[in-house]
Amino acid sequence: MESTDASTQAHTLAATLMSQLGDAIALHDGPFVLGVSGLQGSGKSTLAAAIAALANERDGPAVVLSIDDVYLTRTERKALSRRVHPLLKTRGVPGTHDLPLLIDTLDRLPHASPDHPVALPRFDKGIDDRAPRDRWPLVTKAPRLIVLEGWCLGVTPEDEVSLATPVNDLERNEDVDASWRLWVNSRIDDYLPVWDRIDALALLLAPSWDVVRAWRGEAEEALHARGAPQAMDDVAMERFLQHYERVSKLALRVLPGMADVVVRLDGRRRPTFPA
Ligand SMILES: Nc1ncnc2c1ncn2[C@@H]1O[C@H](COP(=O)(O)OP(=O)(O)OP(=O)(O)O)[C@@H](O)[C@H]1O
Repeated sequence: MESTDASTQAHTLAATLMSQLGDAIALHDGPFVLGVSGLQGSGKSTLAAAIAALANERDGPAVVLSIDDVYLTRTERKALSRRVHPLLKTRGVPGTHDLPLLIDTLDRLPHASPDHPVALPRFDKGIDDRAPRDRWPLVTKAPRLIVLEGWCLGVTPEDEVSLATPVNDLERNEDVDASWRLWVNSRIDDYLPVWDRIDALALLLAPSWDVVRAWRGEAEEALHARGAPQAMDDVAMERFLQHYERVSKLALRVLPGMADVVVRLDGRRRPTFPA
């Protein structure tokens, strides 16, 4: 899909969401935190930008934060991979985010001012590391709306019994004793205080994990086409995705019953909501 179509589509969806949530945002004491959850490539950042643009026009300042922006640094993940499990070198799964940094940012945003600007953390996927601090944008005015987006936003731990059966070759061959998935699953508890900060959760619900894999393949082709340093070949991409598969499938199962607004997407990311 052309990006203009994507942004038009996202704008329509943003307008629908904002008309549903406008009163709650206006009446809320302090910044309203709108969570946008959706698996890889489901359109979270496009939607978050459209919501923020609309809110900026109508309701006052809005900022977008992504859980992708608070991944642990490469050095921290390397240390974690030595201490806990080699698979933790790869960013993404619960346990590989700097949650204190995210919480501290959320705590400080309501007090942002020209004298006390708040820097929004940024991660650079090109170097697979946190961007240098001088590239973090500064917020100088307390926002009315914080859009927090992320691929696993709202997810809760799964029953440990189901961890025994591997979901893919990565788990079968590189997590033979299930210790990586047990650790990741138990780390989800650390995210619950962040989920508690979300005032309303909108879910971009992908039709299936297979469709998410296909979306990721399209994204990779686009990265190759523009010569991006992080572009992966098919084998590397498949392996990368297998790190996320279990928690992604968990999200597909549990989040529709938990989100305040569920936007069901078809394979071309067209919302079947609104009708
Ligand atoms: N509503 C939409 N309709 C059609 N295409 C869309 C829509 N929203 C986004 N897209 C397209 O889908 C692709 C992924 O969008 P986006 O980067 O917003 O997803 P994401 O969930 O933030 O991805 P990631 O998890 O990789 O950060 C982009 O090519 C974008 O142009």
